[in-house]
Amino acid sequence: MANNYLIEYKQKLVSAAEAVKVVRSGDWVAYGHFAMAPKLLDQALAHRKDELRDVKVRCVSPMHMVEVAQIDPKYEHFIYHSSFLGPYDRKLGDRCMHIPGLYRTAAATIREEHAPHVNTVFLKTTPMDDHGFFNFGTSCSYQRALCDRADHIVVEVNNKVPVCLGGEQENVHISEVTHIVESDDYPMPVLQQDTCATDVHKNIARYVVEKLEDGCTLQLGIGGLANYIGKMIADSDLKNLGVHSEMMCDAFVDLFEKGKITGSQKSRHKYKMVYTFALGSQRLYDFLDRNPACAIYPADITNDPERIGLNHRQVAINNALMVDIYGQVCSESVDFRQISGTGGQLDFTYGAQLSKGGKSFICMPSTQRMKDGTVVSRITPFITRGNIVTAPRTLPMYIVTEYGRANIMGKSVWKRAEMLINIAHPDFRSKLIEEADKQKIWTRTNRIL
Ligand SMILES: CC(=O)SCCNC(=O)CCNC(=O)[C@H](O)C(C)(C)COP(=O)(O)OP(=O)(O)OC[C@H]1O[C@@H](n2cnc3c(N)ncnc32)[C@H](O)[C@@H]1OP(=O)(O)O
Ligand SMILES: CCCC(=O)O
Repeated sequence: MANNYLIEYKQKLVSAAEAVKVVRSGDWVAYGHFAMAPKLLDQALAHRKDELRDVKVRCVSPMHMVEVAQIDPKYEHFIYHSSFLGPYDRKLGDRCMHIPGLYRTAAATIREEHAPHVNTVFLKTTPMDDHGFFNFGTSCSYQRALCDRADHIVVEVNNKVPVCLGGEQENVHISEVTHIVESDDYPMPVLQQDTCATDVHKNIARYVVEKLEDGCTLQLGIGGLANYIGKMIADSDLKNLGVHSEMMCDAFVDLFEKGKITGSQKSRHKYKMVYTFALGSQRLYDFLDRNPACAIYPADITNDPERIGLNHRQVAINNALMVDIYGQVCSESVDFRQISGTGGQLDFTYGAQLSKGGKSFICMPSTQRMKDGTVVSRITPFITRGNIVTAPRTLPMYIVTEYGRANIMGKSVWKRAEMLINIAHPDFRSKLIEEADKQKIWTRTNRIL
């Protein structure tokens, strides 16, 4: 390591308590995303509660409970925001404010300051390399855009963070950093996922896998179901697959280890498994560490529909919470309750539409058991109160439940209603027909179910 970097390192090395002193009342602070949200800096900032007022913090699905969000229920000192809620954000209830947006455009909103100016970035990173770089680890995301605009960059280094080799913008250099904090190398957070081995999930996976072709390029969305479908693809006869995804999940490790991924048929980023963030098990993090088969890119590159569409046979597999009989897809909220965010669902669904031979799949079980035990249909007659449309009806191709697969693209409103009611749970079909009839989209040409 060059001696001058070591000298600079020692000069910038401080305790977490010292580092967070850069934050002033009224500031915006951005935390690293997903598994790269820093713990020590968050705790140290929370300790400054009584000195600070109106500090706004933004993050993306951290994999632990954020301290500043818990410590101040009246939002006098800190207001916490997440632009994609994960399991820990959801537990915060109304202590977590949502910032709606497309993942693809988040970097631009920051660079062009449509989003409020971020004063300080707190990032969890790898330790510094010989050339003075701190790697963003498993979240390239829009960390570089945040670093480019922020007044201060503080890194919390951790030896357990895998070095994720990238195509561009995956590092920050010591010359740009205000402070360095060394952590006690706490482990990478593991995503607890439903293993999804029910008949419902098996049937959904079967309806997807039977439409895939050799040489296709895969995107797998967030959620246990998409990961399970990926594992089913790994057990199939498909070959020569490629990866152009937003999320890198465990299923891709299975696919790679079973020899399914070559990337040789990709038109863009040939031979590389392209992604912008990874979340999963320690096995996934070990797989990614310095792996030249993988390339992490910022989200505005991975999620650009035009770029996605350059790959022939791009396949986008995502999950939904609810789909109405027109094909409007709600994947991020239920009754005014924000569950997650738009993320990349819209852009990958569109990107697959632009791709020659591309296919998109929106997958969900046909019903949901609510916390009070009632069972509701996820195929609904209309978008219910408070729900947010993640993908408009003009974009999806296949909607898949355990009862089948409906290709709604290019179909009329009555044909869509017929196809979607056909894959709803049988217990709800007659009610859906009644509702479709009231909306005048159930015609005498509709098939009797
Ligand atoms: C980060 C990215 O953008 S990756 C690229 C693709 N992006 C997307 O698809 C974004 C939108 N999609 C998503 O967020 C996810 O795929 C989801 C939410 C649709 C499914 O993800 P999963 O992890 O499988 O969701 P899961 O079934 O565990 O449910 C998540 C929560 O929603 C609740 N929920 C799910 N369905 C319903 C429903 N119909 N009614 C009420 N609550 C519901 C669950 O109870 C759970 O809440 P909890 O954490 O408080 O227990
Ligand atoms: C994962 C989505 C994050 C964002 O849009 O900011």
